[in-house]
Amino acid sequence: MEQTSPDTATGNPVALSIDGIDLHYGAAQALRNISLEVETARITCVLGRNGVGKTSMLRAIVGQHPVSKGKIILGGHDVTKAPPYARAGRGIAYVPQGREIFPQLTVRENLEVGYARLPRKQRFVEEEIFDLFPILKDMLSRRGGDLSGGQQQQLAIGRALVTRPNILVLDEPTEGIQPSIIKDIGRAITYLKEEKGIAILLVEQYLDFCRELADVVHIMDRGEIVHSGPAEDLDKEHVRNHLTV
Ligand SMILES: Nc1ncnc2c1ncn2[C@@H]1O[C@H](COP(=O)(O)OP(=O)(O)OP(=O)(O)O)[C@@H](O)[C@H]1O
Repeated sequence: MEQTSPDTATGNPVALSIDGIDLHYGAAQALRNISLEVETARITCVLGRNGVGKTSMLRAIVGQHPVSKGKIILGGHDVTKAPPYARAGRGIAYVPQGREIFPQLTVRENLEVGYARLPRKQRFVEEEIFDLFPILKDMLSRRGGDLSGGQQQQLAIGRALVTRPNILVLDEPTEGIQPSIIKDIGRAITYLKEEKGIAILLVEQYLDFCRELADVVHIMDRGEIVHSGPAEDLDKEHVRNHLTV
């Protein structure tokens, strides 16, 4: 069903909105009435401790787990019941936690996995991806499993970008990664927002990374959003208290 995507206070169109979603694993409820909007050319960050439901929310957004209530709207289309490939077809790309690189495939082959939904003419890796992550070009013939964690993270982001997304969803891209590569990833995310106008949804536990990059932050606790506001809110003690155990 076609829906209008209202412009927001910033004037940027809404690329993705989730409205009142619940998600269950059997009888256990993992998400409770989650609503948020992700705008074009903005970075929206969801922060929260281990196990509060961040990955479950992303799995609901990309179609890997059904919701029990609420709506998911992508680019004005209701995709709540659509399968993952149909959502990818509407321009969403997912960089999962743990990266999910194919260890036996080469870097080139891992990137080519992103070709699946592209028309034949677009089946090439844009040079811009190698400009963002030059290491990928140097290692094209190496096996994915031989890369370091940080290199694999760059490969996972590169593979998502091969699909030419307009919404990029990243699940804890800094997890277990050395500081110099975290900086490269932060620069790449900012470039994608500023130069490509991509809507970014970033899930993190790493507060400083989020504060540096985000325009908007949401904090999750026990399956619910307990705070939403501008990134500057993270300087306020009562907001940060949501993140301490
Ligand atoms: N496949 C599953 N089956 C049953 N329960 C699950 C499943 N996946 C997650 N859960 C539970 O749902 C809750 C939310 O987990 P989720 O992975 O979404 O949290 P998270 O905030 O992403 O945590 P982390 O930072 O550790 O990835 C947790 O209590 C978790 O144990």
